[in-house]
Amino acid sequence: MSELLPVAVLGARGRMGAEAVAAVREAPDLELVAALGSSDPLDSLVAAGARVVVDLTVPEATYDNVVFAVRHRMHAVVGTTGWTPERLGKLGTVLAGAPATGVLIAPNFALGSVLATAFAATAARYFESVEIIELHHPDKIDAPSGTAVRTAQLIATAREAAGVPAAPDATRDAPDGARGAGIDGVPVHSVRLRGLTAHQEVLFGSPGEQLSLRHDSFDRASFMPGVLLGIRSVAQHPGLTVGLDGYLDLQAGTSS
Ligand SMILES: NC(=O)C1=CN([C@@H]2O[C@H](COP(=O)(O)OP(=O)(O)OC[C@H]3O[C@@H](n4cnc5c(N)ncnc54)[C@H](O)[C@@H]3O)[C@@H](O)[C@H]2O)C=CC1
Ligand SMILES: O=C(O)C1=N[C@H](C(=O)O)C[C@H](O)C1
Repeated sequence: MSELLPVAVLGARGRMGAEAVAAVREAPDLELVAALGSSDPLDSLVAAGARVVVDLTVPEATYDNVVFAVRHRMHAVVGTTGWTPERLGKLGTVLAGAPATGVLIAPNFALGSVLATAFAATAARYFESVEIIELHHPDKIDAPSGTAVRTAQLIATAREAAGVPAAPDATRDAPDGARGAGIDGVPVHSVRLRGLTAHQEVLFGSPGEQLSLRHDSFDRASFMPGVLLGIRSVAQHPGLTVGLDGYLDLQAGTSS
């Protein structure tokens, strides 16, 4: 029988962390060796012999957690939001000193969401207008969601590469926030509503037609296959990967 892969979960008592702890415990090929909360020292990851660290904490903590993991040659699977281009750049420098170590930063682990974002990037060049509405539970501390930021960035990149002009918007007079947050030029509107989990709709418009790409996570169970895929695959992907799509062959629909 092959050895179990030793896994640690950071943020283990949070909404996502608790779900991830249960998923790792249930996986026959994984062993949960540490489940850390905000007051637990990171040194215990070393003592526990973790090979993969799953970070589901808060934007203020995630960078230091991942740098600690990389410096100790542990792979990291990260669902936490707050990864700015500056932080990603700094992490890249740290990773250059540990070339065999892999870090996956996944704004969304739900396969349907990953596909919806990829479809949005494909559609982006063909429509005159685009806006994103993301809808989440009201206990979420960040806005816009990491998924919406990533989707907006990919849409903006695709439109720029195709030479699509900025979407027309004749608004002259509006209170702050009325047109959402402009992420790389894409308006993103954030809804926080009790009863919701995690939802996103990308609206594309051209004269006489609209395309809506909507994804709904009704339960955090939707994220667990992606978390497990990340844990099992991260060692085969040294360096930094942003987006679970980096581990999927979306053309053929298989994992790599
Ligand atoms: N990538 C994805 O598919 C998903 C990502 N998320 C993201 O994951 C993060 C966590 O979300 P939730 O579980 O809903 O939040 P939460 O607030 O329920 O859990 C966060 C937990 O992290 C703990 N924590 C804070 N600092 C820590 C530290 N230094 N070390 C260890 N634990 C620490 C907190 O005490 C709390 O228990 C957020 O950034 C959220 O946006 C959430 C759902 C899916
Ligand atoms: O906080 C959440 O709940 C979620 N956070 C991630 C994000 O900000 O995109 C992923 C998902 O939307 C759920």
